[in-house]
Amino acid sequence: MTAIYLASASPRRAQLLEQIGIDYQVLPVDIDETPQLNESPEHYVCRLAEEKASAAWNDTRRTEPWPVLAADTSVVLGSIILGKPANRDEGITMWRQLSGRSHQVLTAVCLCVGLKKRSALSVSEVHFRHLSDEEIHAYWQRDEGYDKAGGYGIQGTAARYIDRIDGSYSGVMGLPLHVVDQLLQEWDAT
Ligand SMILES: Cc1cn([C@H]2C[C@H](O)[C@@H](COP(=O)(O)OP(=O)(O)OP(=O)(O)O)O2)c(=O)[nH]c1=O
Repeated sequence: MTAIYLASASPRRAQLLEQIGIDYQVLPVDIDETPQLNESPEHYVCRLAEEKASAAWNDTRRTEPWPVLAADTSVVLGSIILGKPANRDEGITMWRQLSGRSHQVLTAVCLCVGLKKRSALSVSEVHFRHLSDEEIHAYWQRDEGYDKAGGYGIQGTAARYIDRIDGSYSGVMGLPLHVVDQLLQEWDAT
């Protein structure tokens, strides 16, 4: 298998690709992540993953014909999309909303070569036990939650509050590895 471009600035996504031994070069892109009016969470993450992949494919820093892989992760409470908190107060508000209930983590992955794109969506259900305000404030004393959808990282200290997950651990972390493997295998078969 050839190497791929990873259209992402997320250190978690790079770490996850390394975990399954995929050769990659990072090619982060910057796109507008504003949701469209009445856009469903599923449509939103898939659209962003595809836009990130296309932006990287069209980037002049790309010198090899390798496939481009991009992903987007959002935390969803009902129909509310929780992205990355802009500041500590927003993070605390998100944690109060997440406390004592389940939410969904959607991660869309897109593999792109030119106009050919393949996308897939991973949906996981994550349950936080009830959190006291003291626990929420203690978490937000640290720097962990800012660059993460929903303001938490399952791979960090937030794990102590997560009592159930139904879905893909790597998907919650930002890159569902079974989906990546499947997309790459389909690609190799074409
Ligand atoms: C829910 C959750 C999210 N995250 C992270 C994964 C993503 O980096 C981030 C979601 O934001 P994204 O916008 O999907 O990704 P990003 O801006 O970090 O990187 P890029 O667009 O360049 O690919 O949240 C965790 O690390 N752990 C978690 O448990």
